[in-house]
Amino acid sequence: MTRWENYIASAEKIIVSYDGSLPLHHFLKGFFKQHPYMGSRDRRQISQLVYQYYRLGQLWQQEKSMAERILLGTFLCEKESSDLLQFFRPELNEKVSLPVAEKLAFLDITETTTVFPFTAALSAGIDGVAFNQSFFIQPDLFIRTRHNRQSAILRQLEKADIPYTVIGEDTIALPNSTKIDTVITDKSWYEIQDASSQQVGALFTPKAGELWWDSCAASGGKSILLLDKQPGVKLLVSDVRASIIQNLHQRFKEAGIRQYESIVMDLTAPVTSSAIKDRLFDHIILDAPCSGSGTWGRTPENMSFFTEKQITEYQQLQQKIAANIVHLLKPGGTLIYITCSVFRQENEEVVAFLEKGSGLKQQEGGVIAGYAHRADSMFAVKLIKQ
Ligand SMILES: C[S@@+](CC[C@H](N)C(=O)[O-])C[C@H]1O[C@@H](n2cnc3c(N)ncnc32)[C@H](O)[C@@H]1O
Repeated sequence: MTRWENYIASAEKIIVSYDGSLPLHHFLKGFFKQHPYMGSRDRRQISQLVYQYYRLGQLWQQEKSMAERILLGTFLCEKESSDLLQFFRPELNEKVSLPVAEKLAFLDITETTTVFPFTAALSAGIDGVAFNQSFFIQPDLFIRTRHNRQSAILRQLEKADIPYTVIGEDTIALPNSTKIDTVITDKSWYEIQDASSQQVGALFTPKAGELWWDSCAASGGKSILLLDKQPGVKLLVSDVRASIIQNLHQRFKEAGIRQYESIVMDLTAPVTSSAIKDRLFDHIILDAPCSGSGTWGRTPENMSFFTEKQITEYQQLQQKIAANIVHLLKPGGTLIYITCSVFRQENEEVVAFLEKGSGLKQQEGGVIAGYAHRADSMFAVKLIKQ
């Protein structure tokens, strides 16, 4: 067998044995541990083939063999000529540097909404065709620069010969594989944060002394964004998982943040904690647990394993959590509802539920179409309590 035939055979072996229960990158790590004879170049190339296969989503799922789909995935996702493609399909390799739309046309694909399995369930602000095509392009890595360190960071990137694009005053796009922590060693200079996630900050207009609650804080990405805008807010963070609040403590420490309260709490149950129940908040951030479908450009395997039923389950979870927290908002205060989902049921429908049942009114916000610039897609809305 040639090296290229071996690569395809290994990719097929992985795809056949992968059942979606672990994130693909964890599964690949385990697979390569069991096959230690593969060198780092082999591992990289095989992983790439597997990812590019999953980037096809539902495209040609019924009509073509797995090996053929692996090659077509490579053709659609690669931008530069590849020895593997040249070996198997030189006629495709010749056209590999064309734009995705032209490559699809070359393959006689006119219906470009057949990659993403749930196109009919998309939020109104998502362009179905562009969103489907975005899966062939790997999203970038984004950093948010802090404390006016952008120019110093750009100098370090240039010194290390790392290509970058400046997206805004505090936002830099980098190639996905960049090991930024080896280039910028002071972690307080920047946060790794997707461009769309950074854009959510436009809905934060904090004033010193206000009481804010980041109710599903995870490791605190939104909270750090908030405090960078206004260090004088009084912040409470909570999450259902103790381990994740531990991560938050570590991340806050590295970011130089010391003044905050934290609590571990399951918000599917009514709030009974004395740290919260007798207080009223000026603003609550609900960055809700969700399908994460707006981030599947980074984890395309989800397109093969997520089921439609799960959308409804997430919607129910979001509504339950929202219903348990809105009464803790002051009249005139705001709820900032956020998901990294592209599904109407998790986005507009939850907002409609809140407007109908909780006396809230949408003020601003909506879909953040990150797929248009190699970022995640999100939904973020500010609702005011009447
Ligand atoms: C989308 S993440 C939040 C991301 C975070 N705000 C950030 O910017 O990095 C959603 C979080 O909700 C938490 N969560 C899930 N179910 C919950 C529940 N029942 N009560 C409270 N938090 C919950 C998860 O542990 C997860 O950390």
